[in-house]
Amino acid sequence: MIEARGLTKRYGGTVAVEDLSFGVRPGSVTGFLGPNGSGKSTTMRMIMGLDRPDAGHVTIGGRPYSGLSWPLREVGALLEARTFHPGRSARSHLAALAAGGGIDPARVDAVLEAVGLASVAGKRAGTFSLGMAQRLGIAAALLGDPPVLLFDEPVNGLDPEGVRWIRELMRSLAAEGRTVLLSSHLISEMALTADHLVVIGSGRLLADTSVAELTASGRSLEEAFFALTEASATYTAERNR
Ligand SMILES: Nc1ncnc2c1ncn2[C@@H]1O[C@H](COP(=O)(O)OP(=O)(O)OP(=O)(O)O)[C@@H](O)[C@H]1O
Repeated sequence: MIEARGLTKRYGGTVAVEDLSFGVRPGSVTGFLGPNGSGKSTTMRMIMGLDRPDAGHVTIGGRPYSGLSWPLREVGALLEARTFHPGRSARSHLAALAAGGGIDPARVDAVLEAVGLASVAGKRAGTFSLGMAQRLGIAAALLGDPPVLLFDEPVNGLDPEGVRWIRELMRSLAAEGRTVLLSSHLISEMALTADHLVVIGSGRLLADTSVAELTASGRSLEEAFFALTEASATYTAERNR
């Protein structure tokens, strides 16, 4: 469970996230949607303790990230691809993370297998394509077998087979009872993957609802998304007037 209450973050004069409250429940995939610059990455960084909120707070399983005893075993995240040393092999990158995170070294080969990188585990990660780098980032997120997982744009750079693989992975992680928060700009993909949606615009909450409810009137998720975010564009224009 992730709980955000009144989260606010400013960068100089820019309000990136404003008084944002939502919960992400276990056992389902929660999609995190919003136009470019709406504050999704900033929110994910605050969940992971990488950015400090100016107001409000966010907890994982009831505790802030800084209060987790074994963070990698409690929450895994893919926030950016290529956060590894390019000269290291995929296996040694994961082995270093496991050693630092109190994780059984046997998990390294298990996650390499799970993400389809077992055959290139000894290759320098700097030679990986974007899709392979994304898979390595996902392996790192899964390494500690955590109950809570965050993925920021995981389908970036993946081919159609990779996109389908991500969809099935997200669904299976949720079916295992994990809490899964997933951001993506591909709304059609989100419609196939997510059960629940948190939609933000200009850093503010626009909707916290199920995919089924948002599309109940027979409109597509894309139409529902545009209807919601149009209202936020009007709000931003008024705020900046
Ligand atoms: N480190 C930073 N310094 C200054 N401004 C920032 C910083 N990080 C984010 N911002 C600003 O905060 C706002 C929210 O950005 P954020 O990256 O969180 O949005 P996003 O929804 O993830 O966007 P995208 O969909 O394009 O990835 C934007 O106006 C952005 O320019």
